[in-house]
Amino acid sequence: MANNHFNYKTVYAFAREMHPKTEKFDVQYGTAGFRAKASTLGYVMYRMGLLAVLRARYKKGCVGVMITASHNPEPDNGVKLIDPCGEMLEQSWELWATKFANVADDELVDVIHEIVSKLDIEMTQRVEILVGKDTRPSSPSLAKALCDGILALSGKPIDYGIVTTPQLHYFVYCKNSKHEYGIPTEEGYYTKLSNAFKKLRGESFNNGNYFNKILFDGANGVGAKKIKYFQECLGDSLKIEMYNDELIGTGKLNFMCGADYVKVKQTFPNGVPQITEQRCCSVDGDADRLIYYYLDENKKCHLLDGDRIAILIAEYLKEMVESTGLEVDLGLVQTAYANGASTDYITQKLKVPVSFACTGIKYLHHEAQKFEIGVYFEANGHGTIVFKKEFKEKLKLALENTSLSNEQHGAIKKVLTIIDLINETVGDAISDMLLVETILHSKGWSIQDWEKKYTDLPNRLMKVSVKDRTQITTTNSERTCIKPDGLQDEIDTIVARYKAGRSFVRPSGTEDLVRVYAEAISQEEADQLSLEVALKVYDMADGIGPKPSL
Ligand SMILES: CC(=O)N[C@H]1[C@@H](OP(=O)(O)O)O[C@H](CO)[C@@H](O)[C@@H]1O
Ligand SMILES: [Mg+2]
Repeated sequence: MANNHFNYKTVYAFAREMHPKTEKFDVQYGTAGFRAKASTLGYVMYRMGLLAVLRARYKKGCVGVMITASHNPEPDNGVKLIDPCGEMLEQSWELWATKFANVADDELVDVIHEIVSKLDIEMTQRVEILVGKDTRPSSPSLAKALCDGILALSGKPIDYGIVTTPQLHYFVYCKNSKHEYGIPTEEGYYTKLSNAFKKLRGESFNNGNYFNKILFDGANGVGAKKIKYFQECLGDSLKIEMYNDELIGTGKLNFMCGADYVKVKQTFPNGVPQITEQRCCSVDGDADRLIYYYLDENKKCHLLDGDRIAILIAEYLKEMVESTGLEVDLGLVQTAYANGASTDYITQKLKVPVSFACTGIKYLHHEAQKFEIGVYFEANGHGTIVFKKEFKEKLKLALENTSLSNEQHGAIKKVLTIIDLINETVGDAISDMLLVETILHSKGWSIQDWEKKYTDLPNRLMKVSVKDRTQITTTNSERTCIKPDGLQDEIDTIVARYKAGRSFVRPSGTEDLVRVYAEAISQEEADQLSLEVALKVYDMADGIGPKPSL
């Protein structure tokens, strides 16, 4: 057994006296870690501090812990662990996280023994745990609980204060890559991204139908704080007009604004001036999601969501790589929530292969890593691009190849700069925005030009409350329901009655409910289809509360 130098007494005493388990119900490490009402999370944070130290020792590197509930309301909070390469916590450890969170206070030490001995964890290393938090008022006290857990096992917490989730992922990877990926400071992050952006933009800031002004909805959260640093670094190359900044406004985090609100309600956010045809974007509460939109002359809000962002990026990268003359295996990853019209466009027009993954960035990320260039986005605007190490090396090697033309060398350098603009560790709203702005600028496109590529199928997302959402199980990247028996047959029968109809159901990983998605040829039909399916779920899966209605 590995040598144990930690002080069991401290672990238990801290648990009992400062962070006792207050909740009787079990919590589960879900799609995005633990999420709940902030007031119930103190002991979970403490235990995640313990687990983070164990994970860091096991991986022999530093790990991150982000305190955030993303797009959820302000009274909520949550926690997720970041692995040494900047990715989400490896799935097999999610089970440990759930176990750690749910055992009784006096069993905590036993569970630590269990994991240490099962995984042969060397307990003498002094590991660093990078801690970040969003702007929620509950975050500082939860961070204190987390740090108590880290200290109880003699880890070293490094508090980055208020940062976006993707910034923390970036810092973790920078540290573990020994700065090869970048400098693990906020300044290092701003400098890397803004230098790449300015290099790509060149001297002329406008081009064709593209104008260098964007309205930015910060969701009254950390994105609003951080975009100000970018604005300073970017100067006049991009004029970001910022709205929904809790410091100057009175708005509440994610309340009637932010990327989730705009996407789910398919509507223009509060707090942003309604200027016809003006390009706007929203980020969510921890700035890892991005949605674009504009208002037409009839005040109708047109959304350009994650599907469109993914397509814009994939098409651009495909063209860029083609001009280098290098062979590349480029693919796109979507979830079942991707609009059917986007999938048709990618596969039929762009001729780029599409893979499907389960909901949750961790699944998309790993699927995307199978390609040399893997573009992945959830329809809600969460995504990034990953490049295989071998591909980056291939690019660098090609720069030394004298048989390639000057144009090809220029294109290779440009692709390398684009890679610098991207936060490959996880979806990053600000980095994604800078990339979208770069592409629109390079093509000379307005947001309307971008939208013209294809027409989305009208769609509708609904929620159904049921007694036990784990009763519903799915397969085929969540597109087919296995349990309860017979539900999928019923859905198929309903869908068959709708032109271009598609619908699926799955239990949410972040909320205690079942989600129903539907799309069809018109909005009325998409609404009707989702309602019919939602009612079926309610009937066949022990619905609770009022029946679903539109
Ligand atoms: C339909 C939808 O938007 N689902 C979201 C939501 O997951 P659910 O498991 O559906 O609750 O939150 C996840 C974490 O932010 C995000 O990855 C995912 O896309
Ligand atoms: Mg988020």
